[in-house]
Amino acid sequence: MNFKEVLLVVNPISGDTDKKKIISEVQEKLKKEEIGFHLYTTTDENDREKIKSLIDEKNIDRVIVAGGDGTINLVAETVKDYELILGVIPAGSANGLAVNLDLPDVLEEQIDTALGNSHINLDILCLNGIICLHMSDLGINAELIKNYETSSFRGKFGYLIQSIPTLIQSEFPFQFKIETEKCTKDASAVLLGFANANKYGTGANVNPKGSPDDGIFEILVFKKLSLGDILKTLRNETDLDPDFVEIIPATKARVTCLKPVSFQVDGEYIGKETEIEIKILPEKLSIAIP
Ligand SMILES: Nc1ncnc2c1ncn2[C@@H]1O[C@H](COP(=O)(O)OP(=O)(O)OP(=O)(O)O)[C@@H](O)[C@H]1O
Repeated sequence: MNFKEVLLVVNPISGDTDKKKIISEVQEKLKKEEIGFHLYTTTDENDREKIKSLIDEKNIDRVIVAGGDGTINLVAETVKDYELILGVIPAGSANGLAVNLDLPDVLEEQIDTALGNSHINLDILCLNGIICLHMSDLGINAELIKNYETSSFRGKFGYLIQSIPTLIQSEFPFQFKIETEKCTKDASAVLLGFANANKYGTGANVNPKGSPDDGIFEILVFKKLSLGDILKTLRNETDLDPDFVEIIPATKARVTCLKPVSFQVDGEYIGKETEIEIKILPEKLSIAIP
């Protein structure tokens, strides 16, 4: 292993995974290799600043994050400014980034991958100054995430419980104006996605031709809720009906909404927005992959 000091960042509340097991297995592995081990447990208060201080003070040269997409995003925001590889141990409810990077399911293999040298230089999306590693959107999915975050049920079951009230309360379709470097258009959509990757954490392949390291992102205009088409995305079908989803590639864009619309980034609810400025930071983050 070509690093000396490892920082493991753990979110104690994400998903329903046993974090003690993750911590002890990483620690044991590093002890055998005589590599320094440092642990940071997120508190939801100034985590970003505390992680940065630890990286500087302890000369950290590999960071591993065990948490869901929100925690990975938080750590990535700091790590992107350093020349180091970020290892990911998926420990959230949906694990969208891990699904897109094909990270292993078994903890031992996840740890080996996180400590390995094989990596991808991931593009980062920047939306109103907030970074996004895989998926962000305006509309009904962000409303679902908002309802999930305020409920007491965690994990996939928590999302399932919130899906019916979200559908009933939502005022879709929403009206958007989309401006990219190549086109300007008005759109009516249930969901307007900004994709740096192919899939949502559910495995739904909504952006089959996208790639996380090609310097381009895709705007996904979901025009209707169609069970048949949603099933196609879950079956990984690559030809999606343009009447279901229109895909617009871009390197920068501005989206304006007629009324404030719920907005989420990497599974974290941000708030209601009327304007989103999007740009891509090409190959900005090194993430360990199998
Ligand atoms: N110690 C803590 N106590 C309470 N909340 C915390 C703590 N540490 C982090 N958080 C919160 O955890 C959330 C991030 O959770 P994360 O996205 O990693 O997991 P998840 O929601 O279970 O998974 P996923 O995003 O994959 O569905 C953030 O909203 C953050 O504020």
